[in-house]
Amino acid sequence: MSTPQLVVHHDKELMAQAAAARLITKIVDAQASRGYASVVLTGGRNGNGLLAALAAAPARDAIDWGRLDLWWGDERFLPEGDAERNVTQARAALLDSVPLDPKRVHAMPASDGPWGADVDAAAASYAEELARAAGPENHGAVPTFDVLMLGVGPDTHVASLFPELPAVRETERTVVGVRGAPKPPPTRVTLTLPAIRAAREVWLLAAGEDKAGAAAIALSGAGEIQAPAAGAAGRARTLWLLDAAAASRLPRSLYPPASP
Ligand SMILES: O=C1O[C@H](COP(=O)(O)O)[C@@H](O)[C@H](O)[C@H]1O
Repeated sequence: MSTPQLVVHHDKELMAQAAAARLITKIVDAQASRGYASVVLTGGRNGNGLLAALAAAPARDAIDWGRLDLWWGDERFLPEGDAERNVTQARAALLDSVPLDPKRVHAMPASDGPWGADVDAAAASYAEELARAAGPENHGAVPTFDVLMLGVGPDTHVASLFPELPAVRETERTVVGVRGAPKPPPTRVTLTLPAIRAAREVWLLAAGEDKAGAAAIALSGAGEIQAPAAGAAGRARTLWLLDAAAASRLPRSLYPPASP
């Protein structure tokens, strides 16, 4: 796993704009070198802030939207179109205003979909969808995501991996159902840590004073069962994108970086 790198921006608006610019460059570069790009979206305030900033960025037109695969790190297990679903919020923030190929938009299942209220069956079907998209070099589990984004919750949760719940202990499956999440709604679908760690780059987004404790804990050597954000890492790069408020409780050894 790669060692976390930190980038701290002045405020959450600047963080969202800078992260959006960074994402545009990543997507354009991947499309130039491989023909397509693969990105995993996150829900939550910071994830939606980034998508809104991307929607407002003139450089968004540099992306070939028809050659972009979108996946989700987690979903609130609610009916299709529910305002609390991460995909509904992502559509409102960005997806409805760009020419994506619908076949490449891989939303997680809804609670009124083919599996009804069976969240485990819904999770298994998403795992199969990921496996179908994986190439031989991916060992049949998940495709290689260029960038996987995760909003960090105030309790250090990422995706729907909450401290101490069974999902964060999963070592085999790539997608699991979650029951009893401390943040509503209690039933969710989530990528597991092994799936997250298959990504080339993992970006953790944390803006606001309420994220300061979580960032400090996760970056200070906490265990991933107690602090799931501590276990999120990319194969090539792990990037924490913070604003000054979220960085305000980091140990001085981490931020600001020591000068030579
Ligand atoms: O419920 C969720 O929360 C986290 C973090 O959200 P935030 O609003 O505190 O930034 C998010 O990453 C996750 O995708 C979402 O389902």
